[in-house]
Amino acid sequence: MKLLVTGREGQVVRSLIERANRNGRFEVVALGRPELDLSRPETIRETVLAVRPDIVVSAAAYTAVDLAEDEPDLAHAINAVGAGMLAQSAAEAGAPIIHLSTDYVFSGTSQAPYHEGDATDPQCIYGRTKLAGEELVRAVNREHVIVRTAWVYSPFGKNFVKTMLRLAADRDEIAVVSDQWGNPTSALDIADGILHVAGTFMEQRRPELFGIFHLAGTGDINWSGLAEVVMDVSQNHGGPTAKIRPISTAEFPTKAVRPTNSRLCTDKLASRYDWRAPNWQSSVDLTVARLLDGNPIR
Ligand SMILES: NC(=O)C1=CN([C@@H]2O[C@H](COP(=O)(O)OP(=O)(O)OC[C@H]3O[C@@H](n4cnc5c(N)ncnc54)[C@H](OP(=O)(O)O)[C@@H]3O)[C@@H](O)[C@H]2O)C=CC1
Ligand SMILES: Cc1cn([C@H]2C[C@H](O)[C@@H](COP(=O)(O)OP(=O)(O)O[C@H]3O[C@@H](C)C(=O)[C@@H](O)[C@H]3O)O2)c(=O)[nH]c1=O
Repeated sequence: MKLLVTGREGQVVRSLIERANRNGRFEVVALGRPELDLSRPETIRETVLAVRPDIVVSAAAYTAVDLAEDEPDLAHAINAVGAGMLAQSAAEAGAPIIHLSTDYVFSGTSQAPYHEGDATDPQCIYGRTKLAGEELVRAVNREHVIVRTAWVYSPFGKNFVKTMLRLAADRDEIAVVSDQWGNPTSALDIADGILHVAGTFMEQRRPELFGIFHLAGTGDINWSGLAEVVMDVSQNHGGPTAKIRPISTAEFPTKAVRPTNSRLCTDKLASRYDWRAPNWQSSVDLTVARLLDGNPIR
C-alpha cells in the first residue's frame, strides 16, 4: 500500500518512515519542498497525481506557534489552503486522506478533556489556520480522517522534550509553566496509530471510520510535570539534569496564547478503530533513553 506523506524531516514524517519500514505492509513516499510545497498550490496537484498514492498522509505544516503570530498569511497558505489543495488532489486521485491537526483548535477553557464534537475556538493564529485546514479537508474529500493530536515529541526535529534536555546541559534550573495541561504524544506512537488507521479503513472503507478523531498519549500532565519526568529519565541514563521550577503562564509571556486545558478524549478512536496510544510516561522514557543512549527503541 503506497502512502504519500508530506514533508521530509518533520517528527511525524520521520516516525512514519521508520515504522513503515518495520511494518512491511506500507511503502512510504515522503515528499516536501521544493517539489511539493504547500505554499505553492500548483506543485501539490501535479505531485499527487504523479505519485498515484493509495492514501495521502498530510503531516507537513507550519508549526512555529509564536512565529505564526507574525506570519499569519504564510501559516494560512500552508495550513489551510495547502492542506485543502492536498485533500482535493487526493480525492482526484481516488485516495483517502489522513490529515494531522492539533489540540490548539480549542480555547482551553473547558475543565474536561475535549471530545471530537466539542466547539472549537482557537486562541492563536496557528490554531486558527489549522482549524481552517480541517474545514477545507472535510469539504473537498469525503474520505478523510482528521487526526487531532497534541504536545508531540520524538527523537527527531524540534520539540519540548529535546529543548528541556538541551537547556539542562547549560543550566541548573529551568522555569516551566505548570498551569497548561495536555497529553504529551510520541510521534512514533502517532505513526503506529496512523498505520493502524490506514490499514483498517483500506480494508473496510466504512463511513464511520471517516471523520475527526483524537489521538494522543494516554494520561495527562502540565508542561512543568513533563519537564520533571524528562529530567528524571535523563538522570537515570546519565544525561543532563536541572531543577524544574514551576511557574504560571503569566510569568512566561509568549506571542501566541496557548490553551490552559487541551486534554483530548481518545475514546472515539478506541471504539471505532480499537486503538489507543500508550501511556505518555512510558513513551517519554523510551524517547529520552533513545536520545541519550543512541539506541534504537522498540
Ligand atoms: N509538533 C506538535 O507538537 C504538534 C503537531 N501537530 C500537527 O502534526 C503534524 C506534524 O507535526 P510535526 O511532525 O511535529 O511537525 P514538524 O514541525 O516536525 O515538521 C513540519 C514538517 O512540515 C514541513 N513543511 C513546512 N512547510 C512546508 C511547506 N511549505 N511545504 C511542504 N512541507 C512543509 C517541514 O518540511 P521539512 O521536512 O522540509 O522541514 C516538516 O517536514 C502537523 O500537522 C502539526 O500541525 C499537532 C499537534 C501537536
Ligand atoms: C522552552 C520553554 C517553554 N515553556 C512553555 C511555553 C509553552 O507554554 C510550553 C510549551 O512550549 P513550546 O513552545 O515547546 O510548545 P508549543 O510550540 O506551544 O507546542 C505546541 O506545538 C504545536 C505545533 C501544537 O500543535 C501543540 O500541540 C503543542 O505541542 O512551555 C516554559 O515554560 N519554559 C521553557 O523554558
